[in-house]
Amino acid sequence: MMRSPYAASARRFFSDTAARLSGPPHLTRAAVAIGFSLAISGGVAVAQKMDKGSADHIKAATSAVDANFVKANTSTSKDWPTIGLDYAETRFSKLNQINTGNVKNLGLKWTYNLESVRGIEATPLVVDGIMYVSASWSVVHAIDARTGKRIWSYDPGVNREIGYKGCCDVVNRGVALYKGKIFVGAYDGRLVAIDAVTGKKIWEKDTVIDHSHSYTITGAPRVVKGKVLIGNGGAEYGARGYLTAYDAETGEQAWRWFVVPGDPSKPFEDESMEKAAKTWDPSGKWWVNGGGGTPWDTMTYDPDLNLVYIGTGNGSPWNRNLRSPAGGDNLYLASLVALNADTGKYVWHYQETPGDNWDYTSTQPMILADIKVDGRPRKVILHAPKNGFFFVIDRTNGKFISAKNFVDVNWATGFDADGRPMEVTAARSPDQSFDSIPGPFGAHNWHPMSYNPQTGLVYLPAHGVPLNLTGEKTLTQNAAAPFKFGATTGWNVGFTLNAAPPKNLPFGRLIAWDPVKQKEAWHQEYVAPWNGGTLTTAGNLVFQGTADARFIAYNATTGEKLWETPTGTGAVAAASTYLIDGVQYVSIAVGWGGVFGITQHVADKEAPGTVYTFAVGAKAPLPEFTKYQLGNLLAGVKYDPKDVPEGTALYVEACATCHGVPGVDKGGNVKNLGYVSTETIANLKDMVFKGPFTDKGMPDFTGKLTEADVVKIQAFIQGTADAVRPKPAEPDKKADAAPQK
Ligand SMILES: O=C(O)c1cc(C(=O)O)c2c(n1)C(=O)C(=O)c1cc(C(=O)O)[nH]c1-2
Ligand SMILES: [Ca+2]
Repeated sequence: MMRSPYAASARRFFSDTAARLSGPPHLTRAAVAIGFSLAISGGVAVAQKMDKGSADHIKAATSAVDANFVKANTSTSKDWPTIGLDYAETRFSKLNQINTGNVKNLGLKWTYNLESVRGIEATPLVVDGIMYVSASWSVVHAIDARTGKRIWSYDPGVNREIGYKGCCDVVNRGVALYKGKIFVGAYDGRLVAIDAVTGKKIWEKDTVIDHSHSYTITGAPRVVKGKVLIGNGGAEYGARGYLTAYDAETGEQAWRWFVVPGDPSKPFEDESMEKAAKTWDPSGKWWVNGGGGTPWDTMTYDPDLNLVYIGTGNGSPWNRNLRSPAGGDNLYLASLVALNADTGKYVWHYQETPGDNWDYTSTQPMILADIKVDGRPRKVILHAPKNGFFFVIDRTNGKFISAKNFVDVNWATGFDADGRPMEVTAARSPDQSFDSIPGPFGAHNWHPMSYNPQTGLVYLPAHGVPLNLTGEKTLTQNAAAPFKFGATTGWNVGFTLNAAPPKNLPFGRLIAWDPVKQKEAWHQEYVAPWNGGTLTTAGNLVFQGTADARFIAYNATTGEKLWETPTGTGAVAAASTYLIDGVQYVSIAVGWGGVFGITQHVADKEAPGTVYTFAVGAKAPLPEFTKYQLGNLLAGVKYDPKDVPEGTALYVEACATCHGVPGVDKGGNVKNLGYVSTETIANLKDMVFKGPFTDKGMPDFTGKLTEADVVKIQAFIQGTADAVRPKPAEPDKKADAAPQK
């Protein structure tokens, strides 16, 4: 069975009441993405009327964007032409008009409604006052950054019923701009080239090699030497990771590099696969599940070394013993890999988590920097993957320089001089459960960090979301169970959720990290995990959005908070900054979501995904926000308690990933079914079979569930709500009762 543990691990954040439930004995795949994002017409561009003058302006501005443009912009930071600002993805802007002295006067210039209620993860690109940003369901918006008015929007028309194919919300981390074209990876695996002026599709390519596996795209493409690079996601559901380069002009495939070896009965694609295969089980067991390694986010490029660097994903399934019982490092999972930018040929790798066992992806955004290590200038990669260690790696040859944990970790005590982790035995116990720290949400996820060469600090959005993993004996039994909704390969992530809540606590923290000293300089603590990516500037500032719906500026040296504004919905993406007519602006696209945000709510407000743009002295009023209303705990749905156990298994498999645990989770950007109306649950089949929300992310379960199944699911939902309902207090006894333990 497939199991996505994310929903249930997230729920540990607010409550450990789950422990009181007889609830899910294990977590199953249930990535059915119900959603309420506004219906935007499929596959079409919606453009405002444009006069010839502005069309000519957009054409001139966007067709100028090529490698020379990006390099020239790196010395001025006038525009924000690529997702991480420059090829090195520093997210350090040289602009200093907005600085520690005047940031307190920052005010709202305009807002733009992204018409989305799912996660917004993209950093806005801006060139000469024209902004491009993507929203949920891979919808792209072109905005006039002078006014905040729409130029066009383009919806690639992803079938809203396939939300379940990804683990972690129907998000998109941004677009690439190159020579007049905008490139977006659609959630269903297509790479689409769009005319930057008109918003019309120019070409599209299906990047998916095998639709029987659960491939998705959530990451931003990068353009390197006229080629558009894109990877994929899916390692929670059985996928083989790879990265493909397409000609930006024609869409023709230029090269492809696989992350892990494929079908052992077929020849290796290249020497790197032959080398990698020696680190996997000789029986070829991994192949059934794809092996994983999906490079679903980070890519950088060093033009001087002609290398493209990618971060690779976790093993599929998670537990190494299920994919490679003989052990082994399982290359190139959880690694930084350097590829030749022209050919895509493997050059070197450094594996941050050998034999990954915990969903410790290395896909977290990396930064290329030139720093002095032991007094010697070094060209390095700065990287903080999920596994909780901050790595400094020589990017000329992949040699390990240092690694230091930036949060508490318990899977390894450190890294030795050769760059191997010193693992804790319990972390791979076959029969004991393990509170893995970090948990599968990582100590750092996709939220981009930034590096300020003036302070020498990296601004790193760190967090902890506890999850208890059971031993694999239970797991092996579960793995043999039939998979009911086998849209894909029917394989699990390889762990089960233990009924015992983890003992460690959740947190969210902005860490200013000194990569030379491998030491924290300062930190800010937040109320919850899952805060935004960061931007840092020559104005000695750090900007970050938060899970509780604020956008904050800090002094980059000291961490002192200098300014903040409410944003209406939790901010997970990173901001960008740029000049228009010589004036500095800061923009951030907010919209609560991503894997933690599907089932968890932190802010007390609610608002659609929105781009906010700020400038010193601007005075536009903030939009109105809705108070987040949870609704009453579900009551009154008739059910037979005998149906609860079977209903539990069905619910966990079909509903839990998006809807969380009824009455325990409080609902994120998808509704929690413990807080909807009695009628909704009493008439659940009307939602489940050809329901009204299929165009918003709710799959049609016709043929997958029966009406009898739905009755059992109703029993689980109402039964769980009843189980968590506070018992009425007994006022008489309470006053002098002995303290409860
Ligand atoms: O293994 C994968 O293929 C894969 C893909 C993705 C994705 O594409 O969003 C995420 C993850 N894993 C993952 O482990 C994870 O924590 C995660 C968080 C998010 C998000 O957008 O919030 N995506 C993903
Ligand atoms: Ca993953």
